[in-house]
Amino acid sequence: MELFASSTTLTPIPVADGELAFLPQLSLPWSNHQILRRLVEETAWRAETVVVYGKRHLQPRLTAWHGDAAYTYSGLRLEPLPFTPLLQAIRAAVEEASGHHFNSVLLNYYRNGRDSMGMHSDDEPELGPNPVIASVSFGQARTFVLRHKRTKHTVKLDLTDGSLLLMAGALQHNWLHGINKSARPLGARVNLTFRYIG
Ligand SMILES: O=C(O)CCC(=O)C(=O)O
Ligand SMILES: [Fe+2]
Repeated sequence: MELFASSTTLTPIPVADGELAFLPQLSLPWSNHQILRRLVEETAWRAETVVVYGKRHLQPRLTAWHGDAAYTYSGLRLEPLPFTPLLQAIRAAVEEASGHHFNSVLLNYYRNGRDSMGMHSDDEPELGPNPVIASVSFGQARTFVLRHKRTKHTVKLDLTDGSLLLMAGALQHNWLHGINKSARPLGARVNLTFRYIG
């Protein structure tokens, strides 16, 4: 019996009105550090301008969109790049761990503690009625904040290097999520959110 075998299965995190599950380390063919370095170096990162309340802003992070279909959010239309062999390998690991299929991935590069993502739900119609989103993180651990839309109840999760967070069920209807800025100096982090665009 392997008492200390590292877990390869997602553990549910009980929350009201949605489904969340976490796996501390996704099983991958390379080290987390190697993957982070390759993602930073090989991705065609873009600084996107978004329109929020009628005002143009540069997003406080870099992004890239890979997959079969264009994606529209915050008045931004992202034309997809094809899946690279590295992204295909990460997707295979995510599909194996989660039992779900994904045809697109949004990459977010948080260069330091000043990079962030505002509170939002991933509830665009093309994601289907109950979006299943698999979020994989490499590099600097950042705090993922979830806030229930009605009760304002807040849940904070540490998204550590190599981890997988699965969001499913009614989560996107009932909760917002985001990544706050940090006053402390923080290192680089790349997050990948795998999605299924119907
Ligand atoms: O960086 C993260 O952990 C969050 C990413 C996210 O919410 C998104 O890509 O929609
Ligand atoms: Fe999101």
